[in-house]
Amino acid sequence: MSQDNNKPVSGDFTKTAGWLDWYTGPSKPRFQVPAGAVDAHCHVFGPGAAFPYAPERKYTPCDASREQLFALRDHLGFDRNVVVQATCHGADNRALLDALANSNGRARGVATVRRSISDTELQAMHDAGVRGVRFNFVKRLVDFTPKDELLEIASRIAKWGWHVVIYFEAVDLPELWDFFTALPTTVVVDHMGRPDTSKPVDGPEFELFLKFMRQHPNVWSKVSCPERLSVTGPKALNGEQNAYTDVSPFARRVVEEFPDRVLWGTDWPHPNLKDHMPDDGLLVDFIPHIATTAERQQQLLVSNPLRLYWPEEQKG
Ligand SMILES: O=C(O)c1cc(C(=O)O)oc(=O)c1
Repeated sequence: MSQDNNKPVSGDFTKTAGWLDWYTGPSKPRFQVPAGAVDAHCHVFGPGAAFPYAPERKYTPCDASREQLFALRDHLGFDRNVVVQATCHGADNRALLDALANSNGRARGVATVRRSISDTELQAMHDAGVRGVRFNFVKRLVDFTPKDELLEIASRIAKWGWHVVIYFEAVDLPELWDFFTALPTTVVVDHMGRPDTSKPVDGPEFELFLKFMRQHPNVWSKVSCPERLSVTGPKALNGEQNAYTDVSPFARRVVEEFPDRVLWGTDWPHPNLKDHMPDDGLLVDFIPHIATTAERQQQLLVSNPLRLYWPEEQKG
């Protein structure tokens, strides 16, 4: 990747104090992803000068443009992206839609919408490549949205065949269970529902998450974000090939039990990390530790995301 057009800048905005910029010059992964692999969780931020950050945002990032995202895609060997609306853009999906429009069909999206959105706008988003909406329950990221509003949105988007992406912390799953299980669409959980990886993988908290997936065949999970969930490290930095070993058992467990309902994404540009910024090349080297056979890797990186985001390409 060229370092020149790859420098994080902050545009017209002042970044949140202590903000860590994404890593320039990521290494080439040793793990070669299969042909047609999809990075199924990544974001674009602005650029703020073209696509201003939302007034209601809880953080102000450095810019992370679509060009920079697509350069990373190519560098890591991925074929496509699923761009997920970041909370710093609220329900203003312009940066996301701009990325989809300029991806040559190689990106699809997950948007954030409010109940006031019209069917015409939803149709336009569908035509642009949006295939889901994101509901966020992480309190440091968003203000509360009433559940009846979210349910109304979920039932409206179902007719386009879209799904709902949910982001929550493991401790909040019991309270959110009834709402999640009432959703009428496919439901995709971000980052395995953020398990506390200092707790045992076979303990009650993660068992509840597995039960959620086991009892509800419409629930999928992204086995992403080891850099967020790791307590012990080591970190994906300085050539480390065995990063985030404490997270691997959690992710591997989900991949092994639900191989046809898992997705993987870089989470680039890694908003709100406080401790370190991973080398995305080394993050890709995490994949064979959690999807341990070629068949599992093919499902995780190719066939599952295609089924959800490019279903028209599925044969038969
Ligand atoms: O944990 C986070 O801070 C985080 C934030 C966002 C977002 O702001 O959209 O997205 C993510 O996937 C993760």
